[in-house]
Amino acid sequence: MAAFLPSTSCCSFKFSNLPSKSHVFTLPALPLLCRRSNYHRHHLSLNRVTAALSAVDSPLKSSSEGQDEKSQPLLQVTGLTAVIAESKQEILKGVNLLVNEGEVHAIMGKNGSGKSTLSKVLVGHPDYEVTEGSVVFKGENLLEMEPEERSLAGLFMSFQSPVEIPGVNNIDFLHMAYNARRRKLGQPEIGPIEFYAYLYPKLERLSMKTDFLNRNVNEGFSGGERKRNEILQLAVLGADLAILDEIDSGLDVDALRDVAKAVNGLLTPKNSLLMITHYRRLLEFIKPTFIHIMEDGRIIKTGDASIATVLEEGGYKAISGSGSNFRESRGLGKILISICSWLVMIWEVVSAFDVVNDLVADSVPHADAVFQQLSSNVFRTWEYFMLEKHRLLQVKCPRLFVELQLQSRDLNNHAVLQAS
Ligand SMILES: Nc1ncnc2c1ncn2[C@@H]1O[C@H](COP(=O)(O)OP(=O)(O)OP(=O)(O)O)[C@@H](O)[C@H]1O
Repeated sequence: MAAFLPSTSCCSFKFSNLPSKSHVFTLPALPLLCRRSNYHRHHLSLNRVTAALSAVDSPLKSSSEGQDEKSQPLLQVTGLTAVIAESKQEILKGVNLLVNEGEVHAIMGKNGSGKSTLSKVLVGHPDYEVTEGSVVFKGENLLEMEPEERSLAGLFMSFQSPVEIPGVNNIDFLHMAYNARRRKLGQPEIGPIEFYAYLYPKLERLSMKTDFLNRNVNEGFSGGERKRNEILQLAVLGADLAILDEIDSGLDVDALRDVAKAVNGLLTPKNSLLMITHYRRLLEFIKPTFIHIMEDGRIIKTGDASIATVLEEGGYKAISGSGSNFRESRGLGKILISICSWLVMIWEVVSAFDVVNDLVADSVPHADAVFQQLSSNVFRTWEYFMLEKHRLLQVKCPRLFVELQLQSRDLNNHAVLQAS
Protein backbone atom coordinates (compact mmCIF):
# COMPACT_ATOMS: atom_id res chain seq x y z
CA MET A 1 0.00 0.00 0.00
CA ALA A 2 2.33 2.79 0.93
CA ALA A 3 5.28 3.92 -1.10
CA PHE A 4 8.41 3.21 0.82
CA LEU A 5 11.68 4.86 0.37
CA PRO A 6 15.10 4.15 1.67
CA SER A 7 15.75 7.85 1.70
CA THR A 8 15.66 10.43 4.42
CA SER A 9 14.33 13.27 2.38
CA CYS A 10 12.05 15.84 3.85
CA CYS A 11 8.93 13.98 2.90
CA SER A 12 9.86 10.69 4.45
CA PHE A 13 9.54 9.75 8.05
CA LYS A 14 10.17 6.78 10.25
CA PHE A 15 7.75 5.08 12.52
CA SER A 16 9.81 4.54 15.57
CA ASN A 17 7.36 2.10 17.10
CA LEU A 18 7.46 -0.37 14.28
CA PRO A 19 8.24 -3.79 15.61
CA SER A 20 10.34 -4.95 12.73
CA LYS A 21 13.37 -3.34 11.21
CA SER A 22 13.00 0.31 10.53
CA HIS A 23 10.68 1.16 7.68
CA VAL A 24 10.81 4.48 5.96
CA PHE A 25 7.60 5.51 4.31
CA THR A 26 7.30 7.92 1.52
CA LEU A 27 4.73 10.53 2.05
CA PRO A 28 2.38 11.75 1.02
CA ALA A 29 1.47 9.26 -1.63
CA LEU A 30 2.19 6.32 0.63
CA PRO A 31 1.05 3.66 -1.66
CA LEU A 32 4.02 1.39 -1.86
CA LEU A 33 5.29 -0.56 1.03
CA CYS A 34 8.09 -2.64 -0.23
CA ARG A 35 8.36 -6.27 0.57
CA ARG A 36 10.54 -8.26 -1.67
CA SER A 37 8.31 -11.28 -1.41
CA ASN A 38 5.12 -9.47 -2.21
CA TYR A 39 5.07 -9.88 -5.93
CA HIS A 40 4.16 -13.51 -5.52
CA ARG A 41 0.92 -12.80 -3.78
CA HIS A 42 -1.60 -14.09 -6.10
CA HIS A 43 -1.67 -14.68 -8.63
CA LEU A 44 -18.17 -15.21 -30.27
CA SER A 45 -18.16 -14.58 -32.65
CA LEU A 46 -15.47 -13.39 -35.01
CA ASN A 47 -17.35 -10.20 -35.68
CA ARG A 48 -17.51 -9.38 -32.04
CA VAL A 49 -13.90 -10.10 -31.59
CA THR A 50 -13.03 -8.04 -34.58
CA ALA A 51 -15.20 -5.18 -33.35
CA ALA A 52 -13.65 -5.32 -29.95
CA LEU A 53 -10.26 -5.39 -31.44
CA SER A 54 -10.76 -2.50 -33.72
CA ALA A 55 -7.95 -2.37 -31.45
CA VAL A 56 -4.56 -1.52 -32.65
CA ASP A 57 -1.21 -2.85 -31.69
CA SER A 58 0.16 0.58 -31.08
CA PRO A 59 -1.54 1.93 -27.99
CA LEU A 60 0.49 5.10 -28.17
CA LYS A 61 -1.36 5.95 -31.30
CA SER A 62 -4.73 4.52 -30.51
CA SER A 63 -5.16 6.10 -27.15
CA SER A 64 -4.79 9.56 -28.44
CA GLU A 65 -7.12 9.14 -31.37
CA GLY A 66 -10.56 10.60 -31.07
CA GLN A 67 -9.77 12.32 -27.83
CA ASP A 68 -10.63 15.80 -26.82
CA GLU A 69 -7.97 18.01 -28.31
CA LYS A 70 -7.59 19.82 -25.01
CA SER A 71 -6.76 16.71 -23.02
CA GLN A 72 -3.05 16.55 -22.43
CA PRO A 73 -0.89 13.46 -22.18
CA LEU A 74 -0.42 12.56 -18.55
CA LEU A 75 1.63 9.41 -18.83
CA GLN A 76 3.57 8.35 -21.88
CA VAL A 77 5.36 5.02 -21.72
CA THR A 78 7.53 4.20 -24.71
CA GLY A 79 9.34 0.93 -25.33
CA LEU A 80 9.69 0.24 -21.64
CA THR A 81 11.73 -2.82 -20.78
CA ALA A 82 12.56 -3.83 -17.24
CA VAL A 83 14.32 -6.68 -15.51
CA ILE A 84 14.18 -8.09 -12.01
CA ALA A 85 17.03 -6.31 -10.25
CA GLU A 86 18.42 -9.45 -8.64
CA SER A 87 18.19 -12.02 -11.36
CA LYS A 88 18.18 -9.69 -14.41
CA GLN A 89 15.26 -11.68 -15.79
CA GLU A 90 13.41 -9.54 -18.27
CA ILE A 91 9.73 -9.06 -17.38
CA LEU A 92 8.69 -6.00 -19.34
CA LYS A 93 9.62 -6.33 -22.98
CA GLY A 94 8.73 -3.05 -24.62
CA VAL A 95 5.56 -1.56 -23.19
CA ASN A 96 3.91 1.33 -25.01
CA LEU A 97 1.09 3.19 -23.33
CA LEU A 98 -0.37 6.65 -23.51
CA VAL A 99 -2.73 7.91 -20.85
CA ASN A 100 -4.25 11.31 -21.43
CA GLU A 101 -5.86 13.48 -18.80
CA GLY A 102 -9.40 12.44 -17.96
CA GLU A 103 -9.02 8.90 -19.28
CA VAL A 104 -9.63 5.62 -17.54
CA HIS A 105 -7.44 2.77 -18.74
CA ALA A 106 -7.74 -0.86 -17.79
CA ILE A 107 -4.98 -3.41 -18.20
CA MET A 108 -6.02 -7.02 -18.45
CA GLY A 109 -3.98 -10.08 -19.19
CA LYS A 110 -3.21 -13.60 -18.11
CA ASN A 111 -1.54 -14.30 -14.80
CA GLY A 112 2.14 -13.53 -15.00
CA SER A 113 1.90 -11.35 -18.08
CA GLY A 114 3.58 -8.44 -16.30
CA LYS A 115 0.70 -6.17 -15.27
CA SER A 116 1.74 -5.69 -11.66
CA THR A 117 5.36 -5.39 -12.67
CA LEU A 118 4.47 -2.54 -15.01
CA SER A 119 2.69 -0.69 -12.24
CA LYS A 120 5.49 -1.31 -9.78
CA VAL A 121 8.08 -0.13 -12.27
CA LEU A 122 6.04 3.03 -12.77
CA VAL A 123 6.11 3.84 -9.06
CA GLY A 124 9.82 3.04 -8.85
CA HIS A 125 9.81 -0.26 -6.99
CA PRO A 126 13.42 -1.20 -6.25
CA ASP A 127 12.92 -4.85 -7.20
CA TYR A 128 13.08 -3.84 -10.85
CA GLU A 129 15.56 -2.10 -13.12
CA VAL A 130 14.52 -0.28 -16.24
CA THR A 131 16.80 -1.30 -19.07
CA GLU A 132 15.27 0.57 -21.99
CA GLY A 133 12.52 2.97 -22.92
CA SER A 134 11.12 6.13 -21.45
CA VAL A 135 8.31 7.19 -19.15
CA VAL A 136 7.11 10.76 -19.22
CA PHE A 137 4.70 11.82 -16.51
CA LYS A 138 3.21 15.30 -16.71
CA GLY A 139 5.97 16.26 -19.10
CA GLU A 140 8.79 15.07 -16.83
CA ASN A 141 11.04 12.07 -16.97
CA LEU A 142 9.48 9.78 -14.39
CA LEU A 143 12.37 7.36 -14.44
CA GLU A 144 14.72 9.98 -13.09
CA MET A 145 12.54 10.57 -10.04
CA GLU A 146 12.83 8.80 -6.74
CA PRO A 147 9.70 6.86 -5.73
CA GLU A 148 8.88 9.58 -3.24
CA GLU A 149 9.13 12.27 -5.89
CA ARG A 150 6.87 10.25 -8.13
CA SER A 151 4.20 10.17 -5.50
CA LEU A 152 4.62 13.86 -4.79
CA ALA A 153 4.31 14.49 -8.49
CA GLY A 154 0.84 12.96 -8.28
CA LEU A 155 1.26 9.24 -8.83
CA PHE A 156 -0.63 6.93 -6.50
CA MET A 157 -0.54 3.18 -6.43
CA SER A 158 -2.79 0.79 -4.64
CA PHE A 159 -1.18 -2.60 -4.33
CA GLN A 160 -2.77 -5.91 -5.05
CA SER A 161 -2.18 -6.99 -1.47
CA PRO A 162 -1.95 -3.96 0.77
CA VAL A 163 0.47 -4.62 3.59
CA GLU A 164 0.00 -4.19 7.30
CA ILE A 165 1.84 -1.56 9.26
CA PRO A 166 1.78 -2.90 12.78
CA GLY A 167 1.85 -0.31 15.50
CA VAL A 168 0.73 2.54 13.27
CA ASN A 169 -2.72 3.88 13.77
CA ASN A 170 -4.69 4.38 10.56
CA ILE A 171 -5.87 7.91 11.23
CA ASP A 172 -2.41 9.07 12.32
CA PHE A 173 -0.95 7.55 9.24
CA LEU A 174 -3.43 9.32 6.96
CA HIS A 175 -3.05 12.56 8.86
CA MET A 176 0.74 12.54 8.62
CA ALA A 177 0.59 11.60 4.99
CA TYR A 178 -1.87 14.34 4.23
CA ASN A 179 0.18 16.97 6.04
CA ALA A 180 3.34 15.85 4.31
CA ARG A 181 1.62 16.44 1.01
CA ARG A 182 0.42 19.85 2.10
CA ARG A 183 3.94 20.74 3.21
CA LYS A 184 5.25 19.74 -0.15
CA LEU A 185 2.63 21.89 -1.84
CA GLY A 186 3.59 24.80 0.37
CA GLN A 187 0.31 24.69 2.27
CA PRO A 188 -0.01 24.88 6.05
CA GLU A 189 -0.51 21.66 7.95
CA ILE A 190 -3.90 21.05 9.48
CA GLY A 191 -4.69 19.82 12.97
CA PRO A 192 -6.45 16.60 13.96
CA ILE A 193 -9.93 18.09 14.28
CA GLU A 194 -9.77 19.81 10.93
CA PHE A 195 -8.38 16.64 9.40
CA TYR A 196 -11.18 14.54 10.83
CA ALA A 197 -13.73 16.91 9.30
CA TYR A 198 -11.96 16.46 5.97
CA LEU A 199 -11.75 12.70 6.36
CA TYR A 200 -15.20 11.85 7.64
CA PRO A 201 -17.20 12.34 4.40
CA LYS A 202 -14.71 10.17 2.55
CA LEU A 203 -15.12 7.46 5.12
CA GLU A 204 -18.88 7.66 4.70
CA ARG A 205 -18.66 7.48 0.93
CA LEU A 206 -16.73 4.23 1.28
CA SER A 207 -19.17 2.91 3.88
CA MET A 208 -16.27 2.47 6.28
CA LYS A 209 -16.87 2.50 9.98
CA THR A 210 -14.95 4.99 12.09
CA ASP A 211 -13.46 2.05 14.03
CA PHE A 212 -11.10 1.50 11.14
CA LEU A 213 -9.43 4.79 11.86
CA ASN A 214 -8.24 3.71 15.26
CA ARG A 215 -6.92 0.36 14.18
CA ASN A 216 -3.38 -0.18 12.99
CA VAL A 217 -3.00 0.19 9.26
CA ASN A 218 -4.48 -2.91 7.67
CA GLU A 219 -3.74 -5.01 10.74
CA GLY A 220 -6.38 -7.68 10.93
CA PHE A 221 -8.32 -6.07 8.09
CA SER A 222 -10.13 -8.45 5.79
CA GLY A 223 -9.10 -8.43 2.12
CA GLY A 224 -12.05 -6.22 1.21
CA GLU A 225 -11.40 -3.84 4.11
CA ARG A 226 -7.82 -3.41 3.00
CA LYS A 227 -8.99 -2.50 -0.47
CA ARG A 228 -11.43 0.07 0.88
CA ASN A 229 -8.65 1.46 3.03
CA GLU A 230 -6.48 1.88 -0.05
CA ILE A 231 -9.19 3.89 -1.74
CA LEU A 232 -9.60 5.92 1.43
CA GLN A 233 -5.92 6.82 1.14
CA LEU A 234 -6.44 7.79 -2.48
CA ALA A 235 -9.43 9.92 -1.52
CA VAL A 236 -7.46 11.64 1.21
CA LEU A 237 -4.29 12.24 -0.72
CA GLY A 238 -5.64 12.69 -4.22
CA ALA A 239 -3.59 11.87 -7.33
CA ASP A 240 -3.19 12.90 -10.92
CA LEU A 241 -2.76 9.28 -11.91
CA ALA A 242 -4.01 6.51 -9.67
CA ILE A 243 -2.86 2.99 -10.41
CA LEU A 244 -5.17 0.43 -8.87
CA ASP A 245 -3.87 -3.12 -8.98
CA GLU A 246 -6.77 -5.57 -8.74
CA ILE A 247 -8.78 -3.33 -6.48
CA ASP A 248 -11.75 -5.60 -7.13
CA SER A 249 -10.20 -8.75 -5.77
CA GLY A 250 -11.70 -9.78 -2.47
CA LEU A 251 -14.55 -7.29 -2.64
CA ASP A 252 -18.15 -8.41 -2.31
CA VAL A 253 -20.58 -6.86 -4.73
CA ASP A 254 -21.68 -4.11 -2.34
CA ALA A 255 -18.12 -3.26 -1.43
CA LEU A 256 -17.21 -3.16 -5.10
CA ARG A 257 -20.05 -0.74 -5.71
CA ASP A 258 -18.90 1.48 -2.82
CA VAL A 259 -15.30 1.44 -3.95
CA ALA A 260 -16.25 2.12 -7.56
CA LYS A 261 -18.53 4.96 -6.49
CA ALA A 262 -15.74 6.49 -4.46
CA VAL A 263 -13.26 6.12 -7.31
CA ASN A 264 -15.70 7.57 -9.84
CA GLY A 265 -16.27 10.47 -7.47
CA LEU A 266 -12.55 11.24 -7.57
CA LEU A 267 -12.31 11.34 -11.35
CA THR A 268 -12.08 14.73 -12.99
CA PRO A 269 -11.25 15.81 -16.55
CA LYS A 270 -7.73 16.45 -15.30
CA ASN A 271 -6.82 13.20 -13.59
CA SER A 272 -6.66 9.64 -14.83
CA LEU A 273 -6.94 6.11 -13.67
CA LEU A 274 -5.02 3.00 -14.61
CA MET A 275 -6.70 -0.15 -13.33
CA ILE A 276 -5.42 -3.66 -13.44
CA THR A 277 -8.19 -6.18 -13.34
CA HIS A 278 -9.15 -9.67 -14.43
CA TYR A 279 -12.88 -9.13 -14.48
CA ARG A 280 -15.48 -7.20 -16.43
CA ARG A 281 -17.44 -6.67 -13.23
CA LEU A 282 -15.23 -3.77 -12.15
CA LEU A 283 -15.38 -2.24 -15.61
CA GLU A 284 -19.15 -2.15 -15.41
CA PHE A 285 -18.84 0.16 -12.43
CA ILE A 286 -15.83 2.17 -13.57
CA LYS A 287 -16.11 2.63 -17.31
CA PRO A 288 -12.78 2.43 -19.08
CA THR A 289 -11.86 4.64 -22.01
CA PHE A 290 -9.46 1.96 -23.21
CA ILE A 291 -8.67 -1.62 -22.35
CA HIS A 292 -5.20 -2.95 -22.97
CA ILE A 293 -4.33 -6.61 -23.14
CA MET A 294 -0.94 -7.52 -21.80
CA GLU A 295 0.92 -10.63 -22.82
CA ASP A 296 4.48 -11.64 -22.07
CA GLY A 297 5.60 -8.22 -20.95
CA ARG A 298 3.99 -6.23 -23.75
CA ILE A 299 0.68 -4.58 -24.50
CA ILE A 300 -0.50 -6.57 -27.46
CA LYS A 301 -3.99 -5.15 -27.98
CA THR A 302 -5.82 -1.96 -27.18
CA GLY A 303 -9.50 -1.46 -27.68
CA ASP A 304 -12.70 -0.25 -26.14
CA ALA A 305 -14.74 -1.77 -23.33
CA SER A 306 -16.11 -4.51 -25.57
CA ILE A 307 -12.79 -6.35 -25.26
CA ALA A 308 -13.80 -7.24 -21.71
CA THR A 309 -16.97 -8.93 -22.97
CA VAL A 310 -15.02 -10.94 -25.48
CA LEU A 311 -12.60 -11.98 -22.78
CA GLU A 312 -15.30 -12.94 -20.35
CA GLU A 313 -17.08 -15.05 -22.92
CA GLY A 314 -14.17 -16.56 -24.76
CA GLY A 315 -11.19 -16.15 -22.48
CA TYR A 316 -7.79 -15.03 -23.70
CA LYS A 317 -8.04 -17.60 -26.49
CA ALA A 318 -10.72 -15.38 -28.02
CA ILE A 319 -8.24 -12.53 -28.17
CA SER A 320 -5.42 -14.75 -29.36
CA GLY A 321 -7.93 -16.40 -31.68
CA SER A 322 -8.68 -13.10 -33.26
CA GLY A 323 -4.97 -12.64 -33.60
CA SER A 324 -4.62 -15.95 -35.38
CA ASN A 325 -7.61 -15.15 -37.56
CA PHE A 326 -5.79 -12.05 -38.48
CA ARG A 327 -2.70 -14.06 -39.15
CA GLU A 328 -4.74 -16.57 -41.16
CA SER A 329 -6.21 -13.78 -43.21
CA ARG A 330 -2.72 -12.51 -43.75
CA GLY A 331 -1.84 -16.04 -44.87
CA LEU A 332 -4.75 -15.95 -47.29
CA GLY A 333 -3.54 -12.61 -48.52
CA LYS A 334 -0.14 -14.11 -49.12
CA ILE A 335 -1.67 -16.89 -51.23
CA LEU A 336 -3.57 -14.30 -53.26
CA ILE A 337 -0.42 -12.30 -53.73
CA SER A 338 1.36 -15.45 -54.85
CA ILE A 339 -1.37 -16.17 -57.39
CA CYS A 340 -1.15 -12.60 -58.62
CA SER A 341 2.61 -12.91 -58.71
CA TRP A 342 2.25 -15.94 -60.87
CA LEU A 343 -0.09 -14.19 -63.27
CA VAL A 344 2.15 -11.17 -63.44
CA MET A 345 5.14 -13.37 -63.90
CA ILE A 346 3.55 -15.26 -66.78
CA TRP A 347 2.50 -12.03 -68.35
CA GLU A 348 5.94 -10.60 -67.88
CA VAL A 349 7.74 -13.64 -69.18
CA VAL A 350 5.55 -13.76 -72.25
CA SER A 351 6.16 -10.13 -72.98
CA ALA A 352 9.74 -10.14 -71.76
CA PHE A 353 11.32 -11.46 -74.89
CA ASP A 354 9.79 -8.77 -77.08
CA VAL A 355 10.71 -6.04 -74.67
CA VAL A 356 14.19 -7.41 -74.17
CA ASN A 357 14.75 -7.24 -77.87
CA ASP A 358 13.52 -3.66 -77.94
CA LEU A 359 15.66 -2.73 -75.01
CA VAL A 360 18.73 -4.40 -76.38
CA ALA A 361 18.59 -1.82 -79.09
CA ASP A 362 18.72 0.86 -76.41
CA SER A 363 21.68 -0.86 -74.71
CA VAL A 364 20.07 -1.54 -71.38
CA PRO A 365 22.90 -3.25 -69.53
CA HIS A 366 21.05 -5.74 -67.31
CA ALA A 367 18.17 -8.10 -67.76
CA ASP A 368 17.29 -7.35 -64.17
CA ALA A 369 16.76 -3.78 -65.10
CA VAL A 370 14.51 -4.94 -67.88
CA PHE A 371 12.41 -6.86 -65.45
CA GLN A 372 12.37 -3.94 -63.10
CA GLN A 373 11.15 -1.67 -65.77
CA LEU A 374 8.52 -4.11 -66.93
CA SER A 375 7.18 -4.73 -63.49
CA SER A 376 7.27 -1.22 -62.27
CA ASN A 377 4.97 -0.24 -65.08
CA VAL A 378 2.34 -2.52 -63.62
CA PHE A 379 3.05 -2.67 -59.90
CA ARG A 380 5.51 0.08 -59.26
CA THR A 381 4.97 0.24 -55.55
CA TRP A 382 4.45 -3.44 -54.89
CA GLU A 383 7.92 -4.44 -53.89
CA TYR A 384 6.78 -7.80 -52.84
CA PHE A 385 6.34 -8.69 -56.47
CA MET A 386 9.79 -7.53 -57.29
CA LEU A 387 11.27 -9.87 -54.76
CA GLU A 388 9.00 -12.77 -55.53
CA LYS A 389 9.37 -12.52 -59.25
CA HIS A 390 12.88 -13.80 -59.64
CA ARG A 391 12.46 -16.39 -56.97
CA LEU A 392 9.32 -17.79 -58.58
CA LEU A 393 10.82 -17.61 -62.00
CA GLN A 394 13.88 -19.47 -60.84
CA VAL A 395 11.91 -22.15 -59.01
CA LYS A 396 8.97 -22.63 -61.30
CA CYS A 397 10.41 -21.87 -64.73
CA PRO A 398 14.10 -22.72 -64.46
CA ARG A 399 14.57 -22.97 -68.20
CA LEU A 400 13.18 -19.53 -68.84
CA PHE A 401 15.22 -18.21 -65.99
CA VAL A 402 18.42 -19.60 -67.41
CA GLU A 403 17.53 -18.26 -70.79
CA LEU A 404 16.97 -14.80 -69.38
CA GLN A 405 20.21 -15.05 -67.43
CA LEU A 406 22.00 -15.79 -70.66
CA GLN A 407 20.34 -12.84 -72.28
CA SER A 408 21.42 -10.76 -69.34
CA ARG A 409 25.00 -11.89 -69.88
CA ASP A 410 24.70 -11.04 -73.55
CA LEU A 411 23.32 -7.64 -72.64
CA ASN A 412 26.23 -7.07 -70.30
CA ASN A 413 28.71 -8.02 -72.97
CA HIS A 414 26.90 -5.76 -75.33
CA ALA A 415 27.15 -2.88 -72.86
CA VAL A 416 30.84 -3.56 -72.22
CA LEU A 417 31.54 -3.66 -75.93
CA GLN A 418 29.71 -0.41 -76.42
CA ALA A 419 31.57 1.23 -73.54
CA SER A 420 34.91 0.16 -74.94
N1 LIG B 1 10.62 -9.69 -8.02
C1 LIG B 1 10.39 -10.75 -8.78
N2 LIG B 1 11.15 -11.86 -8.66
C2 LIG B 1 10.94 -12.95 -9.45
N3 LIG B 1 9.97 -13.02 -10.38
C3 LIG B 1 9.18 -11.94 -10.53
C4 LIG B 1 9.34 -10.75 -9.75
N4 LIG B 1 8.43 -9.85 -10.15
C5 LIG B 1 7.73 -10.43 -11.13
N5 LIG B 1 8.18 -11.68 -11.35
C6 LIG B 1 7.66 -12.61 -12.36
O1 LIG B 1 7.31 -11.84 -13.48
C7 LIG B 1 6.12 -12.32 -14.09
C8 LIG B 1 5.09 -11.21 -14.14
O2 LIG B 1 4.62 -10.97 -12.83
P1 LIG B 1 3.45 -9.96 -12.54
O3 LIG B 1 3.15 -9.99 -11.08
O4 LIG B 1 3.80 -8.64 -13.12
O5 LIG B 1 2.26 -10.60 -13.38
P2 LIG B 1 0.72 -10.19 -13.42
O6 LIG B 1 0.38 -10.01 -14.86
O7 LIG B 1 0.46 -9.03 -12.53
O8 LIG B 1 0.06 -11.51 -12.88
P3 LIG B 1 -1.30 -11.73 -12.04
O9 LIG B 1 -2.44 -11.52 -12.98
O10 LIG B 1 -1.18 -13.13 -11.59
O11 LIG B 1 -1.27 -10.75 -10.90
C9 LIG B 1 5.69 -13.51 -13.24
O12 LIG B 1 6.13 -14.69 -13.86
C10 LIG B 1 6.39 -13.30 -11.91
O13 LIG B 1 6.67 -14.51 -11.27
